[in-house]
Order: sequence, then C-alpha cells, then structure tokens
Amino acid sequence: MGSVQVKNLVKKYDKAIALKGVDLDIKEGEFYALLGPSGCGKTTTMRCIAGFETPTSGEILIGDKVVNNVPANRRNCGMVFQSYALFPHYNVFENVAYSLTIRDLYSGSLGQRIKTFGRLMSKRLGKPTKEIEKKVQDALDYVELGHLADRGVNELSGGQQQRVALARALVMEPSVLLMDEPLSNLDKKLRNTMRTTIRKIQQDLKITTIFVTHDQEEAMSMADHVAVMRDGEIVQMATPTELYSNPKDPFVADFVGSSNIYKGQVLKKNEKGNTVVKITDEIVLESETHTDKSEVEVLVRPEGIEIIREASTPKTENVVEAKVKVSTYLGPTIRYDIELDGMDVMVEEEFQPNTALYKEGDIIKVHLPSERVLLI
Ligand SMILES: Nc1ncnc2c1ncn2[C@@H]1O[C@H](COP(=O)(O)OP(=O)(O)OP(=O)(O)O)[C@@H](O)[C@H]1O
Repeated sequence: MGSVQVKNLVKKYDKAIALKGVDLDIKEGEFYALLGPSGCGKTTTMRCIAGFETPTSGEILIGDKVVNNVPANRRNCGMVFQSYALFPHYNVFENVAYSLTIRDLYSGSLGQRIKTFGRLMSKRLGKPTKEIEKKVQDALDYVELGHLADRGVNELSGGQQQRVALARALVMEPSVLLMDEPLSNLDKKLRNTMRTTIRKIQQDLKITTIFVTHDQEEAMSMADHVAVMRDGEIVQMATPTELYSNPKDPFVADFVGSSNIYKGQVLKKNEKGNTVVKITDEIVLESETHTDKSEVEVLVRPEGIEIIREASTPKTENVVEAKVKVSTYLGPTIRYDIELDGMDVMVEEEFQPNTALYKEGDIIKVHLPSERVLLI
C-alpha cells in the first residue's frame, strides 16, 4: 500500500513558517515531483513524509495508516539524497547490504541482534546471509552496477555513486521512494541518463515516488504529476502538459518553461467568439481563452510565436511588426529577442539549415496564433 496523503500540513520553525497547509494525494505507483524555488518548502514536505521532521499540524497517511507518530524507520520509505550519503569505508555491496543488515538489529533473537550490533560497531558487515546477498545483487543489477559490487565507493563516479544510493533505497522494497534533488550534483549529460534510469525503474517496479527538484525540465520530463510550490504552499498541481499549457498564474507560467507575460485589458468578444485584449495602443490580440476578468495577464510561449516568411500561409489575425534585437543560435533552435511596440518578446524557432537567420535591426512580421495567446 504505497499511496501517500498529506492533509493540511503545517510546519513552523522559530523564525520561519516552512509549510502553510500543504495537501497532496498521491495514488499508489504514481510519480510526483515537488517543484519550486529555493526555500519554498519542498524538502520540509519530504522530510515530514519520511518522518525526519515532526509537523506542527496536519496529517500524513501512507497507505491507509496515519503515520504522524510512526518513527522514520518504520514508515517503509526509501530515501535518496543529493549528497548520496554513502559510507566511505564500505564497498558498493556493503553500502547496499547495510540497510538490510541494520534491519536485523530490530528483528531476530537477542543473540542475533547482539551479533549484528557487534559487526556494525567493528565497521564490518561480516558474511551476509544468502537472502541478503541475493537481494543486494538484484538491486545492483537493477541499477546496472552488478559488476562493481566489490569496488570502494570512493572509486566510483558521481553517477555511479548515485546509482548505489538508489540501489540501497530499493533493496528495502520500500512502499514509497523519496528522492531529494538526487541529480543536482551530476553534469547535464549524466543527469539526462539518470532521469531515464530512474523513470524506467519507477515504472518497472510501479513504486510510488516523490521527487524534489528546483529544475522544471527535470520535473516535467520525469513525473506523472507536478506540484509547484511557493512560500510553503502548493500553487498548482497538474500533469506536465496541463501545467505547461494552462498555468494557473504568472508565477507558474514563468517557472515552468520560458514565457512572455504582459498585462492586458479585455475589450470585447469578437464574432469568432475570441476574447480581444489590448496590451498596448498598437498591440491588440485575439485569444481563444474565455475570461470574466477585465484585467488579465497575457502569456505567449516563445515557441508559440511564428515568424512570418514569404512562403508562410497568410494569417488573418494577430500579425504584428517587430524589430530583431538579438539572435542566439541554440543548436536545435534559434532564439530571437525582438521588440514589439516597445515590449521585449522572446521567440524560439526551430533551426532549419536552409533558412537565413535574422540579425539585429531587421524588421520582421510575427504571428501570435489565438490559441497560443493565453489569458491568466
Ligand atoms: N531546521 C530549520 N530551522 C529553521 N528553518 C528552517 C529549517 N529547515 C528549513 N527551514 C526554513 O523553511 C523554509 C523551507 O525550507 P526547505 O528546505 O523546505 O525549502 P526547499 O524548497 O527544499 O529549498 P531548497 O531547494 O533550497 O532546498 C525555508 O525558509 C528554510 O529557511
């Protein structure tokens, strides 16, 4: 039973209120990302679920059991941290076996427990049981490190160390996997590989996973659902596509992907049923978003704006003249910083080898399709 529910979770410290009433409802097998800027309360939420922090108020359920008073080691949560937190004097195998061995401290006869304690105190794990050996080997194979079981952890790369940490969490067969910025110490290429590895393992094992990150790309590419947090609260919780296409407010829009956001004044509905919104005297746009408000924020994603070239099909609405300020080649795309009646606007266009790049000072025409002009 790996579902997780968090109800009106509040955590106050002496000088800060870290959580102001967080609610989460995570079904068994789902992958949730907690996304938000530094200090918004992601880690505190996770530490409360893990049992490392005591909430000031609110309820936490794992499965159908309220766990507020259950100690961390009885919550059956596997943890993976940014810092790996491996034991430097143990090799790969021993690091993964450790949690299983330590579990023996709480079970078995008094004699067995004393023996386990003695082994741990002498910093040797001794000969593991056949069962532990198999479980550890399986966990290492899962993270593709089976061949490095005898290596010292200091002789591993960062990515390999994080795989050991993941194996150590998985070997306990936790009902919930909690990961706190696990990829932040890795370089970009390795981060991408690890994203795929983690996602694949999560889907294979169907393990309920909560993943803390401040990296929107990471959250959007891995999770089934993303909870965006700000100042100790969840601002919006949605699937990645919903979050990107329908951000609830400018904070979410800006945090999840790049965006152009302007203040606008709603003028009327036109004959097509579109909302007409004025941004400047010169820039009046149609939007397919319906709203009852008279003052709105107008959001257009950079890739939602189309530069009109001679070969483009004629457009009937939302065509505006613009001046190119900067063009930046980004590999698969070109980013243009342009000016529209005094407003700075970002446009991102797919790079086509045969298309000439615009340069500073060029006057161009851009089309902002009404379905890409969002009113929030
Ligand atoms: N032990 C503590 N004592 C006092 N204040 C704390 C403590 N832990 C966290 N806080 C405060 O609670 C708030 C939330 O912190 P938290 O670590 O949960 O944020 P976060 O979103 O995980 O940030 P980051 O991405 O930087 O790790 C911050 O204002 C932080 O300073």
